[in-house]
Amino acid sequence: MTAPLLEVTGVGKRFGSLTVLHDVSFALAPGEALGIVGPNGAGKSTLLNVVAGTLPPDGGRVVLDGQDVTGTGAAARCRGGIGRSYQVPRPFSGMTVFENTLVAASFGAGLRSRAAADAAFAALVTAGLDHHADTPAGSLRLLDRKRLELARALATDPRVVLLDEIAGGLTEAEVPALVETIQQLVREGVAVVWIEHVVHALVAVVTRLMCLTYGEVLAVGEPRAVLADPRVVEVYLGSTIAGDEPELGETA
Ligand SMILES: Nc1ncnc2c1ncn2[C@@H]1O[C@H](COP(=O)(O)OP(=O)(O)OP(=O)(O)O)[C@@H](O)[C@H]1O
Repeated sequence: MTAPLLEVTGVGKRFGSLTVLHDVSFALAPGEALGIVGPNGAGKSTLLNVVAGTLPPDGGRVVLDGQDVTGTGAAARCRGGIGRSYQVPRPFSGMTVFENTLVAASFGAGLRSRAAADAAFAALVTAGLDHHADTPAGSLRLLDRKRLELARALATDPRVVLLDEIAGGLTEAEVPALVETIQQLVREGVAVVWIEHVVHALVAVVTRLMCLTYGEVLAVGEPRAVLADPRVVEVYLGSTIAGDEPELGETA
């Protein structure tokens, strides 16, 4: 078995008296993809924040390529190879798509001049956004803003990519192209952790699925087995929270 690239062990997180994560563990090898589902407020984004280093955990460890990075911040983790996209894209809207990606390559990956420009353009090509390189980011439609989120994560030359609802809000017709891009990353050996309510997109990519509820791992394993688990059906797939219910349609 390939040695894990990312190991998250026994992570806990509280906000005041609210326990948001309790003893969450998983490990990922290069080229593995883990999907995370769960109801609103289950702690999914908080888990990504702990892995990315934007939030310190109250317990547990995050180990990247054998190095304990639990005590390091987001900038160090980014340079160490953890890239992420955010649930709500917030590009620098007055800058072009290329300039936004260049900022990620320069300040995220610490690259300079020509190397930063090359990394930024390569990320745009991978994300399928190079034809919009000179477009102001503020004028992009949602699919392209999502692609820019992905490109900004890729410009940091990550070995692990954390995706937070990158397919959220897209039309059914727009999802397959994004799925194909993420499948390509996985084929290239990038490890992916992907939170998503568009469940059919997740299932097309991930080899393992974890369902979180109230900050605890309710089920983890082969995606279709997890989705068929009666406890997952009860707490997640049966959920009817307006605007954020899981989407189970088919991805070609
Ligand atoms: N900075 C914070 N301070 C206090 N409470 C927070 C903070 N961030 C998140 N929470 C709370 O932690 C819980 C988990 O939030 P989180 O965003 O991780 O859930 P989620 O599973 O990602 O939900 P969603 O699917 O709606 O994005 C929620 O109750 C949320 O209100």
